[in-house]
Amino acid sequence: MRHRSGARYEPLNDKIHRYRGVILIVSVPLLLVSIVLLFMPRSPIDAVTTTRKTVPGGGSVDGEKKYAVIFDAGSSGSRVHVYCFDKNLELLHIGKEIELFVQKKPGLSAFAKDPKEAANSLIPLLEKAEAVVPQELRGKTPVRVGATAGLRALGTDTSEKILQAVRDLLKEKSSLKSQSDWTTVLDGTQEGAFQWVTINYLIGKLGKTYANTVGVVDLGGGSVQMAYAISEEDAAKAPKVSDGQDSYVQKLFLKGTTYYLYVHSYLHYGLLAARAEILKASEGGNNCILNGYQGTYKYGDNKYDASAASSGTSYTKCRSDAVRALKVDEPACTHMKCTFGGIWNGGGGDGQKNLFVASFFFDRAAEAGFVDPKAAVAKVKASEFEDAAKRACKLNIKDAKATYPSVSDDNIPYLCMDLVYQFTLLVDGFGVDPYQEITLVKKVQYGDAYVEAAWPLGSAIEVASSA
Ligand SMILES: O=c1[nH]cnc2c1ncn2[C@@H]1O[C@H](COP(=O)(O)OP(=O)(O)O)[C@@H](O)[C@H]1O
Ligand SMILES: [Ca+2]
Repeated sequence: MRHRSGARYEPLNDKIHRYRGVILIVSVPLLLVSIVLLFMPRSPIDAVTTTRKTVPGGGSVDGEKKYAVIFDAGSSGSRVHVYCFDKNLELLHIGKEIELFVQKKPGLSAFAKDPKEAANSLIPLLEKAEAVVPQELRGKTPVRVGATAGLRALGTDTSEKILQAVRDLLKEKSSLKSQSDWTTVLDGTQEGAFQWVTINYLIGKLGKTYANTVGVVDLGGGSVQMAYAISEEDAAKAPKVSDGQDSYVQKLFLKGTTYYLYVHSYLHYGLLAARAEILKASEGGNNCILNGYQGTYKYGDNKYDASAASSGTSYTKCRSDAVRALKVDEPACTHMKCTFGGIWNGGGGDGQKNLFVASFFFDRAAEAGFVDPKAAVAKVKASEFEDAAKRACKLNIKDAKATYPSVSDDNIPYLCMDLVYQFTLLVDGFGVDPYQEITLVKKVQYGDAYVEAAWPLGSAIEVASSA
């Protein structure tokens, strides 16, 4: 009894002292659990890009994995991207890489006369994509095909036949989950918006205010897109577009934040399409083609004389042809600020202060030698395109080949033209200050790996977050 009552009335500090071992064993894990709970993301959507839960070798700590297979049927080539997301929409490793990326040339539009052959050109990409998706997940893994400027320029009848052949191929030959409305021609605004999502997701800007996001320019072969977030007030002031045209502003809801995204895609102003526009705009021989070259430029179904003018290559004359091709002074722009061709410029603002410029801008800068071809990103000024153009425009075709060994024979006659166009597009077209720093981007570092800076990731994020 005494013993019991003694035990009952034992002072608290004595009890603590006697059970200190047990208390320590119980409280340490409790403390650790509370710390983990405190720092856990509150909702899946808030967690996008804020936590990294990948483990070496690609496993997900919390199990749930979603794959997405996205084909980019570009005008100059077809590419496949495979991504794997965890339940917070974080990218996970696929083997050593964080993305499977395979490309091949030419693009679907090169097979305009044979839709089946066009579709079959995707088989090697499809096989590689399927191989990295675990067998048990293939039936649940969506495959989307987005065609861009090449099919847009072919017109509805021809492009629809090619798309149908691709849909049939996916249904018959693939174990991935396909749906007919997942194989489409993307409209330019979707393409631009996806590119904006890709870049801002990878650099961790989604969920921040619009003023903290970055603007994107994507210079493809057939079209060029500009996209950046604007304020709600500016969005309300967007000019109305005529019937059948894409509206200037899209409302997006990403990671708990509403964005008003200004997007415009300029068909025929991708780098390869613009060559045709410049050749058409030049009168009496072309001053952009390098001296010593006589040839024909083929784009789509058309051919253009592409011989150096007898007056010779000239940076100054080439530039005025490029300005003319861009239709910078379109008369329709008295009531609003325009880029070129009568298109509203979106009003500028903080969402455009930082520009991430992709695709051919990076490639030509690397070939012209002012950007490291192995780098993922490079900070440059538009004026560097002008300086590089001035150097290239002075060379004849033979000297240019020796000076720029990484430029292919097909592209060398157009090196002066391409660089002049890129400078003109940025400065006269988009109104970029020649001395403002811009970021040329090929890939973006994400954790310990690199991801292609291309629109398919934006499409994958959409499909993975809705499925
Ligand atoms: O995923 C990508 N990774 C790297 N470069 C790409 C990717 N997608 C497009 N590009 C670049 O864009 C250029 C041409 O664009 P594309 O063929 O997509 O034309 P389009 O966008 O006008 O249809 C390619 O030469 C390549 O440099
Ligand atoms: Ca493209």
